[in-house]
Amino acid sequence: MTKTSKPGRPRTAGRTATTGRTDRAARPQEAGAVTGAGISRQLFIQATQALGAVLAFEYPADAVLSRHFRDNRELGHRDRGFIAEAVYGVLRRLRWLRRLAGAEATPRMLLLAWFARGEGWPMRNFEGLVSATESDWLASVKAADAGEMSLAERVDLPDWLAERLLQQMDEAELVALAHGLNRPAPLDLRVNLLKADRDAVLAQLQAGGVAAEPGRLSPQAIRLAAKPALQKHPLFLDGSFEVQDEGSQLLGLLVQPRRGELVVDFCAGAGGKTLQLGALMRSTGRLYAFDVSDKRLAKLKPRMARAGLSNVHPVLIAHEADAKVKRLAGKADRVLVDAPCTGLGTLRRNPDLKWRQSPAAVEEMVAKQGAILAAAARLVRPGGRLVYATCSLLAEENDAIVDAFLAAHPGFAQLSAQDILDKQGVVVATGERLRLMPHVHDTDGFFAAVMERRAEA
Ligand SMILES: C[S@@+](CC[C@H](N)C(=O)[O-])C[C@H]1O[C@@H](n2cnc3c(N)ncnc32)[C@H](O)[C@@H]1O
Repeated sequence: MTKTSKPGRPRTAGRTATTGRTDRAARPQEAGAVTGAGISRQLFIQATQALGAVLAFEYPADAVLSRHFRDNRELGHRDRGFIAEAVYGVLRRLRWLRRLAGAEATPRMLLLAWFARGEGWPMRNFEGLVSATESDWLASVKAADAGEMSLAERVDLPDWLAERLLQQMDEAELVALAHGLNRPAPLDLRVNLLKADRDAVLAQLQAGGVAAEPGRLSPQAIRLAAKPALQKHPLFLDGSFEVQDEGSQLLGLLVQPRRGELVVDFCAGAGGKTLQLGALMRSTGRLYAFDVSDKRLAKLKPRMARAGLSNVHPVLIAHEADAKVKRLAGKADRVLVDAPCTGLGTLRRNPDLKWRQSPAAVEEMVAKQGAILAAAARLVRPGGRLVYATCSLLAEENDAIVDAFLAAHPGFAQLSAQDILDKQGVVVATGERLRLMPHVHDTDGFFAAVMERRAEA
């Protein structure tokens, strides 16, 4: 089981709006003498240390980086961006880099190999960074052929994961998927329709020099061309937008809550989807945000306030069978189960997950997902809607959970995700169940199934 406790969310180039990408033309000069690449030795050492800590795979990479930045406050915004990008780059291509740099390569060797081959730095960029011996070694890495690689090595996935995905898709699709997963994610915003409309937010962002365009799938989405720091942007502070992957926004549209309804976001976390549901309800009715993590729910509270939502009720539960849950049996118009999962659909943002997850962790997740879905289903009133969603790519966590649920609960029938989205003007070919993939939709990987409790059930 992977550890998920975090020292805090990082502000890394890999994840959030709050770190601007390193601007190559203006590389950091903030930590000592500058070398051929415009990188100081000291900064390179920092990146090596951060990578070494991340490669222990004891905690999520974002949490480790966050801690590293807290412990090294002298690092400027660009330095942090540089370190985060380098670490995420290595994590994405770890198997390939180990092929090139050797199975026993140290974090420093992996970083050097990443810059030489992944980023394509010419040798002059390493001047001042490496010794003469390292320089010879690097020249050999630059010329090296990775040799015969297995499919899993070529797509930079662990063997077990490549094998499972190959049971769901052919080799060509796996290669395309892995390619999509190995690219950094864009930064998407969701406009809070309670406060603003998309065109107005877009115009204001553009006027402020932020390159942005309307999202292609969600009518509430804006996609940014880069990753500017937005934490202090007036439109963020006044709740006009939140950061939310465009694919994730489609899940809220599948729930499709209406004014005045009683809605339950069963696994609300820090409220990414709660905020969207609350706005769709126009801040009316009652929206319960359940979660077992008080830390995550605590993060939801300031976000609710910023978004201007007064209909959200965060509720800490001990587990899915908590008495606080049971009180709502048969009462909810809509229930969303955004289930805890392996998160393998988010490898663009969390590339360490592929190395930290395991078959045993999947098994544990599957048991939890089935139990949560069954418990959440009890809250749905006759005629009400239940949405099961994950950001996993694995059939065990997706179709298998829903198939087993439907088989055991004849009182529920599946609704077509395609029809629900079509009726809201969302143009995406998805089928009965929503399946979003990075290489097809340029979103994180998401799965969702929509079910309705029969009126007589
Ligand atoms: C995928 S995350 C939710 C993300 C969130 N919906 C969002 O959009 O930001 C899954 C959440 O399920 C919570 N969780 C885990 N076990 C749970 C349980 N038994 N009942 C309710 N929530 C649970 C986790 O704490 C985690 O916050």
